[in-house]
Amino acid sequence: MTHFVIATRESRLALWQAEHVKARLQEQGHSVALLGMTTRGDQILDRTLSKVGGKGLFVKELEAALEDGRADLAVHSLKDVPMELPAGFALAAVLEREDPRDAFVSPHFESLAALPQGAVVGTSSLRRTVLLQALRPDLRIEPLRGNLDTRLRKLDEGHYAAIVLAAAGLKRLGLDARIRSVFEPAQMLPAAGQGALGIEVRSERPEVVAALAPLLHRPTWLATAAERAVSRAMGGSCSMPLAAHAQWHEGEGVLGIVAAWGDEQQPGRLLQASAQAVVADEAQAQALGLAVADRLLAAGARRA
Ligand SMILES: NCc1[nH]cc(CCC(=O)O)c1CC(=O)O
Repeated sequence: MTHFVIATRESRLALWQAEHVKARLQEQGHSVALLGMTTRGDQILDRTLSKVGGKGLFVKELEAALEDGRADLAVHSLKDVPMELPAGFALAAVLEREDPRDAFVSPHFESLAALPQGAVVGTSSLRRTVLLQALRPDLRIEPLRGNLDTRLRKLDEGHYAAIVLAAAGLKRLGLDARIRSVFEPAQMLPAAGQGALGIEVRSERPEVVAALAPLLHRPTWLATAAERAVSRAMGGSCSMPLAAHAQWHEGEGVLGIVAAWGDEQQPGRLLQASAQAVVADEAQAQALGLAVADRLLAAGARRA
């Protein structure tokens, strides 16, 4: 048995996720404490994240706590973890994925199709913006930042007809009732890693990596490795109009992946590519992701 300290952001979702990992480690016989931290990404709410340094803003402070030994592991939404970690850090485990889909949330309308012409939809995600524009060019997309509770509050205050959020976050917080409909991946392709949790450690701590091994969910790890390889090949920026989603074909060891890239300079122009392969290890998963990124680039997508 070992004592571990988990560094976490302090939003309700981040704390739920850290508590989840804490419980899983306790099941393994370890004792665990949480170290809550506020990150720059949590403080800056008035600007689009891509303009102030990207989603890496959510992980830097947690990495500082790992580096100086205040914490042993950091729990992140995998979607928010940069494709390239700084030297000395590693992704030690990826846990079983929750629902990877996006959810349509609205007080008055049951689905995207039910929205009136020109309705205002809130999102600050470039991916959601380009996908929404391709589905409904008439909609007005307005920025929406903040943690889940803040975004739901702004919706309830009447600033938007609807907003789009990850189903996983809503389900984890018991807010399923807010989901009016879910988007199937074919309609609104999720972000790389959406719905999965990633655990970051210092690479020189093999004993921490070993303790996390029982939490690693291999099918999710390989699927998200393929998704993250697409993103890395496209320039690695999380603030890119890029979607990538991999799914296992039941029982065949075959991983299929679909990626989409939206052209911000030509709203409504959406490029899509797909690939599938037998995948048995991380290298094969990454090769699959690279293949689909090459197809996007060949079709005219631009690296960030
Ligand atoms: N970008 C913020 C973020 N990071 C992870 C989630 C949801 C949980 C997940 O995808 O694992 C969210 C909220 C959202 O996109 O609605």
